[in-house]
Amino acid sequence: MAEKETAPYAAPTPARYRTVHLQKAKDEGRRFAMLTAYDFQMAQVFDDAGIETILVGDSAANTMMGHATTLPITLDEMIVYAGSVVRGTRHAMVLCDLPFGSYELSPQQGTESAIRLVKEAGVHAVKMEGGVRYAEHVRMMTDAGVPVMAHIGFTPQSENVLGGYRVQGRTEGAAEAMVREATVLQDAGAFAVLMEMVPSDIARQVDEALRVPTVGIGAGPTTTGQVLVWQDMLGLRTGRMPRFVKQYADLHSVVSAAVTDYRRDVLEGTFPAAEHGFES
Ligand SMILES: Nc1nc(=O)c2c([nH]1)NC[C@@H]1CN(c3ccc(C(=O)N[C@@H](CCC(=O)O)C(=O)O)cc3)CN21
Ligand SMILES: CC(C)C(=O)C(=O)O
Ligand SMILES: [Mg+2]
Repeated sequence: MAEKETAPYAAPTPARYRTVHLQKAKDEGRRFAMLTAYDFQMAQVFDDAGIETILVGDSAANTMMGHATTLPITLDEMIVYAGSVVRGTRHAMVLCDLPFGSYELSPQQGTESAIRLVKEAGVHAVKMEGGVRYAEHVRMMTDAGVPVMAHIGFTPQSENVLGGYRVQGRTEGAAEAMVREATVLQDAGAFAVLMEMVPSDIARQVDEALRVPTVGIGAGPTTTGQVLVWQDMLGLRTGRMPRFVKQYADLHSVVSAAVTDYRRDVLEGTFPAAEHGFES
């Protein structure tokens, strides 16, 4: 990466965001932004823009590989994406999803997978879907030296059990149950709790009850952090957007127009021009 003339962040911001800095944001009433990335170059762009945390999401199964769900992606595949992202960052904290099948059987299985992500890809933390049943996993990973972000609410790896892509926590007593669940995960050592598709008032109650920061996607405005899948927010997603997405750019149109121009130039013979060739 090219070195910059000026530091991208004013002192005393850290060289590399860590869990303590996200905790400090919560303690001081500040927010932070998280975006997915799956490759070296987008990670560079997001890191240079000051994004505090980059998530190598198992949404790579959808966005990078064209699968209908996140279920097929493997730990080996996640390690390839995660290593590329780590190499593209200097400041962001990089966390990586534990993919379906890499942790459910036992805390040992999960901790082995988490350690592979740290050792082989260099990630700084992992994210794991699931509630109270996974508290012991969180404890063992954290004790082993891998910070864990818990992921509750809608957990896409369980979509076959949850009955589709649905807002969670709409049943009687759901708020209290979600506060309890988040608290158990926090007390097991989770450095943050992500909530996906949770009613905003419930997410606010969880955030207020927790000491650690929360991250939201479709969980309203009061979580400490927010996360989006980059292809959604930059307009590369095909098909219907979830309600929680705000589209900040239309890259599909930008890229499509450029490659259409390129093809026309090639077919018409106006590219390459003299300046794109070499003298003998
Ligand atoms: N590109 C992409 N973006 C994501 O946000 C994302 C992924 N992939 N893959 C993994 C999970 C799956 N996610 C999703 C995907 C779709 C909906 C969705 O269709 N939501 C609808 C229905 C909500 C409801 O009716 O309750 C919505 O309108 O929000 C939600 C979460 C979030 N994650
Ligand atoms: C949508 C976010 C939270 C995620 O888990 C992913 O990108 O896989
Ligand atoms: Mg995920």
